[in-house]
Amino acid sequence: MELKTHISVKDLNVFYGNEQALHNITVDIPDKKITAIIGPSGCGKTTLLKSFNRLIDLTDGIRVSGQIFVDGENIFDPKIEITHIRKKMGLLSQRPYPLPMSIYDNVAYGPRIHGIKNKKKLDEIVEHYLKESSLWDEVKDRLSAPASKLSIGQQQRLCLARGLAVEPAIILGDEPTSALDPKSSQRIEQRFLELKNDYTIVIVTHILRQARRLADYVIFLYLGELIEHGPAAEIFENPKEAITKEYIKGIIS
Ligand SMILES: Nc1ncnc2c1ncn2[C@@H]1O[C@H](COP(=O)(O)OP(=O)(O)OP(=O)(O)O)[C@@H](O)[C@H]1O
Repeated sequence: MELKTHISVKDLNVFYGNEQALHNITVDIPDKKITAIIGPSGCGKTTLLKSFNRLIDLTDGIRVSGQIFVDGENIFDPKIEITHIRKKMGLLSQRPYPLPMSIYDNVAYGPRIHGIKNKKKLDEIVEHYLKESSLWDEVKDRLSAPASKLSIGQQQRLCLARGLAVEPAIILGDEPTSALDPKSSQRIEQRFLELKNDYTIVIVTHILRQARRLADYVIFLYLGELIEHGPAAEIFENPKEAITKEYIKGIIS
């Protein structure tokens, strides 16, 4: 598989106080593919994901060394503005967090911040991204209703629409289907498979079947170390390391 790199991680170490959560991680994340970060609970998956948009900066006592290049720019370079990095990435959390406003305003929020005020233009944007997130048909007749009235699965698709409306190049998903029922999970997975033509997608998942269904590329972490990474078929069908084999067979979890 010919892969172009979008995010390049070099010698990344992350400490929470005296505890080291990530040890010397070096890995390239391919452009316009789905990469799944897998591994047992507490192995550092979320820490790695939240390093990409520097969301880990918000944690007290955090210490980071190493480099992460996004589009060739080191995101830890003090000259780089954090908003410049975050604008490139939409984040879907485990639970959807719609803003306490209408369905319409949730999607229009980002574009308005970026200066779009024209009502017709905003209407088009809202419709476009609600369609992109497979939510339009369910909400088109109640766009002014509060987002909190939607089901959890619909709220997660609304959060996807809100994230896409600021036109990121990268979608980060931290176990994005873990709070959803099977049908809603399937819808999000289906959208990811369609969106990967236009976006680089990185998801953290502890569901191996989900990683098998979605991932083109897999990163396997264990106790904060990068054990193995590569095309999904190689990692799942022919892992090199014994510990990867055991994890994939479900011997360790
Ligand atoms: N805010 C924090 N303060 C202190 N330690 C933390 C913090 N967040 C995570 N850790 C620790 O860092 C390590 C990695 O945590 P992380 O959440 O990245 O793992 P994970 O693989 O995503 O886990 P899970 O699958 O359970 O969500 C764990 O030992 C965890 O206890």
